[in-house]
Amino acid sequence: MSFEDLKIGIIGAGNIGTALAALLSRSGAEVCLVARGARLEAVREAGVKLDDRGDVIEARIAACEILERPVDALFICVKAQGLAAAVATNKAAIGPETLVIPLANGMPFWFYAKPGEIGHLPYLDPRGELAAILSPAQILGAVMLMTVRMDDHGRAISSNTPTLGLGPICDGGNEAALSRLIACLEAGGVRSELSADVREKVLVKLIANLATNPLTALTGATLREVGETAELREIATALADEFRLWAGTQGYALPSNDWLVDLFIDAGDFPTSMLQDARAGRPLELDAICRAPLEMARREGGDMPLLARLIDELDRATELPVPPEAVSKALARLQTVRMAGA
Ligand SMILES: NC(=O)C1=CN([C@@H]2O[C@H](COP(=O)(O)OP(=O)(O)OC[C@H]3O[C@@H](n4cnc5c(N)ncnc54)[C@H](OP(=O)(O)O)[C@@H]3O)[C@@H](O)[C@H]2O)C=CC1
Ligand SMILES: CC(C)(CO)C(=O)C(=O)O
Repeated sequence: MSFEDLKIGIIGAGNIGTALAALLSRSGAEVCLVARGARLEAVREAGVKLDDRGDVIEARIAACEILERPVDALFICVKAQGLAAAVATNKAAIGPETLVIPLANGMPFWFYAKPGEIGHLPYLDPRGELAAILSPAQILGAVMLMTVRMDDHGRAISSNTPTLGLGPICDGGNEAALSRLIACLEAGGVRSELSADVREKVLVKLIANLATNPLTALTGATLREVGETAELREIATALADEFRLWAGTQGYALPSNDWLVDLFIDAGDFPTSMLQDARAGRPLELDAICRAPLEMARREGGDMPLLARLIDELDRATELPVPPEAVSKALARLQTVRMAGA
């Protein structure tokens, strides 16, 4: 199958956007990567590079600051808090037929979308920009399972098979366009599957993010350390328990803590994306990964006291990750809340 006539926009030339651009360049589709500042110059000069466990892809692709014309598929590879601005700035790329695929971690703004109505969730799309520009029928829910970081030369380094679960968030989408996009992703080497219930996939990813990302940003631990250190593992699995309880009230049975702990250990010494942000002094995805789920649970009469305490620890920290002596004090406070809820 040829994909030469397929126009794909990718917003965000960080870890995931760079990796996806490199992979999709192999499909033959016309790919344009939206980048900014020095990163835009670097992509224009040297293209994109991905090292996928020794399989190196180097590709020259188009890059721009803003997309000016409609594309067939638009992947949004920015942090959750940058989603609305990225869509608003590039709205010329979004026609009625454009498939829009936000790849950000966290509770998606469309979680309760119905045909014709995206709905509102706490902390997500607070100014209604996404709801104003996008129609639910064109949004594809997506979960990217990939651990990618970038070296000092702008080369994305991936340590597992790129796997994407995606599916419509409500009825009424263009099934033929979706099938073709999946074929194009596969041609690029992204293992892609159509999800019958993409919300479930999102929640499975979110339980892993919520249990580890904020804890690692606070303590500086890697995923392996969370899985192997009793004190961190107890807190991570108790955070997962709180979230699993809420997910159960929504009709979703999320995987067990044994499954999660194996996942953390298998990931090795990977710094979660939130730990990478903490180390770099960048804003954290706390609204999408932590505050929105907490507030959703509270609005329904539930609570997540351990998660609330962890958010508080992060809010009060003057530097992240906190220094080692502060880690033990913070963990002791978290253990107290954990034990009170056990
Ligand atoms: N890294 C990973 O392994 C995984 C990440 N994820 C999720 O994927 C999403 C992206 O993560 P990741 O790639 O790691 O994040 P990065 O921070 O590495 O990349 C985000 C990029 O988006 C750019 N950006 C933000 N807003 C705009 C805009 N309006 N126009 C153009 N560029 C923009 C940023 O540019 P600038 O630097 O100029 O701000 C940055 O280069 C996050 O939600 C993350 O949680 C999911 C699975 C795994
Ligand atoms: C690797 C994983 C699943 C850790 O929660 C992730 O998605 C991230 O780092 O943001």
